[in-house]
Formats: sequence, structure tokens, C-alpha cells
Amino acid sequence: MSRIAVFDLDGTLVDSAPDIHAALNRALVARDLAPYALQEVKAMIGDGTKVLVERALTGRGRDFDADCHDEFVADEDIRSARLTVAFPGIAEALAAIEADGWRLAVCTNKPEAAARGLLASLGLDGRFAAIGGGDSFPVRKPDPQHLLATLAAAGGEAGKAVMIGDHRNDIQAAAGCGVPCIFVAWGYGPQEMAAGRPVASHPADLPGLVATLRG
Ligand SMILES: O=C(O)COP(=O)(O)O
Ligand SMILES: [Mg+2]
Repeated sequence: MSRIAVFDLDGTLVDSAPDIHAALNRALVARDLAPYALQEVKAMIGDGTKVLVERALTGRGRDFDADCHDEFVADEDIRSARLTVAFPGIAEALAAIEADGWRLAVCTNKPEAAARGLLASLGLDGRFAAIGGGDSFPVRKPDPQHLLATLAAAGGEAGKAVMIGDHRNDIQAAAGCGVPCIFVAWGYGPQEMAAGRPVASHPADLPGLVATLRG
């Protein structure tokens, strides 16, 4: 069985915060709530869409509202990559990792349909052996079962996997099943979240780092 590199999506493969920001603010403004700045929204990303909407509403003195969440998730921008781009150098890094004999998968807390739509809009969908979304399984990151279920769906195993992510949830999910993790510095999580893991400063660092972790 070949080695497998499992990527987080938001903040790791794609800079999706501008579309998340726009869609979230639309749902808030429709409720007469003040919008957030892009930087504020970046700090709310990482724990899935329910927690994101809950954080945004709590910050405006409101309780979680399922309608607001549904409206946010249904927003076309979340899945159509209107403003979202793959981080510069990601396509080349994926190609180099594949050329080294790795298979690729995605483990994201974003709902699966939105993750698939987004990857398809960016022409990246065919590359991944599995896409494990935030609603694909009963649990999500930081629960290691999310990563294990994604690996199983990809026909992979923890003993031959490496995780790459931008958030504490990625580090913790990987640690919980003995998978080495690379923290990426270009995402939305502050660097303290690396918690001693190797840090990639640029996507071009990834092929070498994954090879080091599972030589
Ligand atoms: O939807 C989120 O909160 C984050 O998604 P991610 O797991 O791809 O970073
Ligand atoms: Mg992320």
C-alpha cells in the first residue's frame, strides 16, 4: 500500500477565507448584525461551519441560529470559489508529492459537498483518493477518527500517512492516531498551533518535508 499525504483544505490547500467572509457577512447583515473584517473571520475558521457561525453570532450578542447556519452553508460562494484560490505553489507541490509516489487525500471540517464543489471549481477534485468532510462521518477533527475514516475511505492506513494542516485541530487529529503532521505557516492558525511540529513556510517545502517524515 502506498504512502498517503492527507491535506486539510481551508487555510492549507486553498485561501478560502475571502468567500467565507463574504458569505458569513451576508447572513449576518440579513439579520441586521454588523459584518466582520476578513482578519476576524480568519481567526474563527477551523472548527467547522457550525462553530464558525456560532462564534460570529456570539460576537454580536446572539445565540446559535440554525437558519443562519443553513443559509451560510447554502451560499454559492462557499463552494464556487468566487474569490477562493489555491495558495500559490500548491498545485506544483501536489504534483511533486504525487511524482514521489504518494497518494493524496483531503480531511477537512468544511461540509463535504462544499469541499467537493470548491475543489471542482479550482480543477483540483480529481487528484484526491478521498475527501473526508466535516459532516462525512459522525466525528470531525480534532477527533482522530475523522482522519482514520478518511484514510480508510482512501484505502490508506495511519502507518503510511502524513497529515498537513494549518490548525491545532489538524495537529491533534494526527497525534491521536500516530500520524506525523506538518504545520503550514501560510494558513489561518497562529504559529503557536504548530506545537513543535515541522513548519512549512512555503508549499515548495512540502515535498521534502513529507519525504523526511515517512522516508
Ligand atoms: O470549515 C472549517 O472550519 C475549516 O475547514 P478545514 O478543516 O479545511 O480547515
Ligand atoms: Mg484549515
